[in-house]
Amino acid sequence: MLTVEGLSIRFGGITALDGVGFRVDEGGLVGLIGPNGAGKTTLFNCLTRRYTPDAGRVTYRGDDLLKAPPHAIAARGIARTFQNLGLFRELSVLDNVLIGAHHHGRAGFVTAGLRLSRVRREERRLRAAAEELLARLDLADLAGHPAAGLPFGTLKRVELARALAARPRLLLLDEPVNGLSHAEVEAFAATLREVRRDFALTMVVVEHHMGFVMGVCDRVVCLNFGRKIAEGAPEEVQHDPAVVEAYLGTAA
Ligand SMILES: Nc1ncnc2c1ncn2[C@@H]1O[C@H](COP(=O)(O)OP(=O)(O)OP(=O)(O)O)[C@@H](O)[C@H]1O
Repeated sequence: MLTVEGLSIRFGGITALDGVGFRVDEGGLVGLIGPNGAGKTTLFNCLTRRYTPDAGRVTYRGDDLLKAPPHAIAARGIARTFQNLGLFRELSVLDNVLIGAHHHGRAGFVTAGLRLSRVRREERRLRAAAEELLARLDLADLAGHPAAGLPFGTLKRVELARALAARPRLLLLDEPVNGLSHAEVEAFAATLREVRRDFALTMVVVEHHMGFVMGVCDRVVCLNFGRKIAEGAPEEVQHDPAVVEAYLGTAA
């Protein structure tokens, strides 16, 4: 279970998060919604230790995450995707996915430097796992293609594959369907349901696309100006007057 309690962070005069708390049960899928600037990405950045909050507590499976150094987050079974894609454009699709898997490599620098047979075996194991993941996400034909030049919808799937290569238990997705066509959103939702089931994932998904949020999430948390303004079942939150007002206020 992921538990977030009283999370607060300020940047100069801006309060990006103000006492935010919620829980994600093991195997649960929580949608994090809210207008632009509500604090959603900042929350992810606190969970993955990119930012250190001014106050609050984050525990995952009983572990105090705020005490973990940023580089130890992946080893705790947590992976994320990025709104603007965390891919290396010049590298192939397969190499991007292998980078996502690298923390699983057990060989240290010295043995890696000596190219011992164990290292080569491990490389083969990681490569086979990455290729299997690409096949699952319909990306096998593109394994050798550089990320640069691929359509945006495909890159979003590569980004998902890169995060899954770390074999996370907790997956944080930042706007995974932003910029996708209607058909691509449907396909991504179907893929996400499958990988959620097959990899027994717990997930938090930041997304503005309401149809997607309603279709894949069990629960929804809505932030506005760094505060939690609603939490509950998707339809409940969608029709919550405070949520409607927060979104209308943005559109006006
Ligand atoms: N490193 C930073 N330095 C200064 N201000 C920041 C920093 N990171 C976030 N902020 C501010 O914190 C607030 C919350 O931003 P955040 O990106 O978390 O919102 P968001 O809900 O993810 O928005 P969007 O939907 O547009 O991605 C914004 O006012 C933003 O400008």
